[in-house]
Amino acid sequence: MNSRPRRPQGKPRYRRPNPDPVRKLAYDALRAVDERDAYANLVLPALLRDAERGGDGFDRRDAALATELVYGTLRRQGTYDAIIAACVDRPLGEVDPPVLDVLSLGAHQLLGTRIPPHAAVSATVELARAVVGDGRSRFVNAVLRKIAADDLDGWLDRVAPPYDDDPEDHLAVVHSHPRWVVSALWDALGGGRDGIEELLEADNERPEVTLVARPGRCGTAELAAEVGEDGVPGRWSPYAIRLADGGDPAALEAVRDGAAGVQDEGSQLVALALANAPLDGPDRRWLDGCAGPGGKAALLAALAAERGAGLVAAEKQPHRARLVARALAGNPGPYQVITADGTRPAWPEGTFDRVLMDVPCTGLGALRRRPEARWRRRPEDVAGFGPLQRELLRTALRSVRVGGVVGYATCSPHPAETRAVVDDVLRSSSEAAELIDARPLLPGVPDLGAGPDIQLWPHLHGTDAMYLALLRRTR
Ligand SMILES: C[S@@+](CC[C@H](N)C(=O)[O-])C[C@H]1O[C@@H](n2cnc3c(N)ncnc32)[C@H](O)[C@@H]1O
Repeated sequence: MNSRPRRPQGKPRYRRPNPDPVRKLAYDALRAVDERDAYANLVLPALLRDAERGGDGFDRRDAALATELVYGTLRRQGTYDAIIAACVDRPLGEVDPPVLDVLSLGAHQLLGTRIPPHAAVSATVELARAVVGDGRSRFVNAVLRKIAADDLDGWLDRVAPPYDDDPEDHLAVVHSHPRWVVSALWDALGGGRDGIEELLEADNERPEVTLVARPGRCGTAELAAEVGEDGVPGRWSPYAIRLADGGDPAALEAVRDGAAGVQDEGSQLVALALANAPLDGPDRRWLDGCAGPGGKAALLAALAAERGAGLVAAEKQPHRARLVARALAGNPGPYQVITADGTRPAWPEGTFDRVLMDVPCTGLGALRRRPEARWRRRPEDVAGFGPLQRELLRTALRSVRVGGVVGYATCSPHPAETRAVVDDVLRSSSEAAELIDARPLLPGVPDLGAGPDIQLWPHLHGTDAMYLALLRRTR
């Protein structure tokens, strides 16, 4: 006779949760970003490496899906928060952060991917059982079923205020940016409806991986040949090769040995414009005053070497100065990397012929790369960077010789970090300077603005929104 105890009728047997490893990894990355202020672009590769080494069959397709889930969820968080808020009966601030992360991950699968709704809901509820418990997984299930009842456009019609009632709030919800960032980018574009929606949407796209073939070390054609059929020539920089299908730059020998690097075309153009600025007299000593991690320094040093000039690359943070040294290793011409505070120059006044000051900034022009950055930045950060940006530009003017050229660059288009800084310094610096028209120095690049400074844009140029003003010291 079978003496095994029988389960009471009607009570389902407890089943241990068995979350899918891709969702679990994506959730772990989101928690790290939320809880420890981790950067997704640092935490995710580490988690992916561990998963791929783990021997559970986690493959490249799993890694691609996990990456899409993490980046997509973070980028679209503003939109998903508005939708989730419409589906729960308490303020979002009262929902436990881990539960909110699970809900956002589910919302992204339902509204931002082609994953079939039933699979999105069941995989996310299974994840919820594992990470927040059975009780709260029922809440997750109920909310996700409400979200699944409509598509993204339907939800946006319901949760975003009409454009005509409140344009900034409308754009903030529809394109998932904080309202103050919408407002700042709009000002930077010059107002009007033109371009703002394209720009906000471009911030939500995955940026292409672009390589730079450092002149004198690697020819662009040579780099293209090594990349193979995935390589597409750059749009603007003669040294750029774009990796159409993403690809793994670290697998390329030219990248491993430093002859090429990963660098957005906007950054390449900034270095090129400074190097192309006309100069009377000697052109031997170049300075990059804010060099870490060294992308622009490596291109500048290679361009300098072609002309028999040398580069000093200064960086305040020792660990970033080490990255600069790594980026410059193997440069064919003379260079020096120093750990130094650019506001207290370790060199005599008027030492350099060309100076780049690529100053610390809010990074509002590189939101495509740092999906969480838009939610971390605060309006007061803009003013916070102002004094250092002005001081570094003043130091740059002091460091360049009379007749020499300074490039003031930011990866933010915010007017308070760009023109306002340049105008203030031009008015108040004891070294006199004049602006040079930077636009003709980048022949063939359209839509650079009204000059004399230039502003690149993700939606117009496919680059980060880099800003560059070129100033010639006149006295
Ligand atoms: C926008 S990043 C420069 C990016 C770099 N040009 C590149 O292309 O790789 C600004 C750098 O300035 C450094 N920095 C901040 N304050 C500085 C100072 N007072 N003097 C020198 N460098 C400073 C930061 O540590 C950071 O590495």
